Amino acid sequence: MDGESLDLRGVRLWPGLLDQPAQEAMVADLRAVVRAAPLIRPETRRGQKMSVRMTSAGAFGWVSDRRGYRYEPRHPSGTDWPPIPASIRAVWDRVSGSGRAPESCLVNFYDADARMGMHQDRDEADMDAPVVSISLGDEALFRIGNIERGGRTESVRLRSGDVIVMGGAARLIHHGIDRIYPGTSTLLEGPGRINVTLRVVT
Ligand SMILES: O=C(O)CCC(=O)C(=O)O
Ligand SMILES: [Fe+2]
Repeated sequence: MDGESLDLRGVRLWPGLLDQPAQEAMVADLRAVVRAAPLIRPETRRGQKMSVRMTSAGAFGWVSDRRGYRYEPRHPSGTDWPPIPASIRAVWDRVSGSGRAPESCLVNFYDADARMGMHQDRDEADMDAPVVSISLGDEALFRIGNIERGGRTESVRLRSGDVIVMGGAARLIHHGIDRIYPGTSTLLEGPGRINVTLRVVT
């Protein structure tokens, strides 16, 4: 494997796996995804708006609304999710170690004030496949907890081009984004962070 990776409680971090041209190409591909499947600010079952805006590519997209959260084969507008861009699929092929193809590519957009509370990624049927997560744009404080709720946590700053793999014993580890650091990257036009998460769903 190219480059050095770090082990954080079983979560693998590949700092700077994507160089600047690769990041720029990915952002261009993501703009096309967002044109086909516009970002939405999901609601929780309780009717609270999430701070992150989201869309998806691939066979399934992750959606949340008053009916709860789930994977859906179509954007809420009724159109199919666009295909997962090859530039993003290539990252899965490099780091996932999985024989399966990703079925869902969740695109999270964080503006300067957005965050994501501690949670597990557990809406997928196949927990043998890892979750691969790509950071683009402004830096973010990523908090890693434990498989069980609560307990001690540790935090790491994710930078543009970093890739995380949550697999094996760490597949169900709790994690979240405490904050974004606006103005720490010039990749996007203006402040913000994009996180791209690849998952096998079925
Ligand atoms: O933004 C991130 O780095 C993490 C996103 C995440 O955990 C998720 O979408 O499930
Ligand atoms: Fe997650």
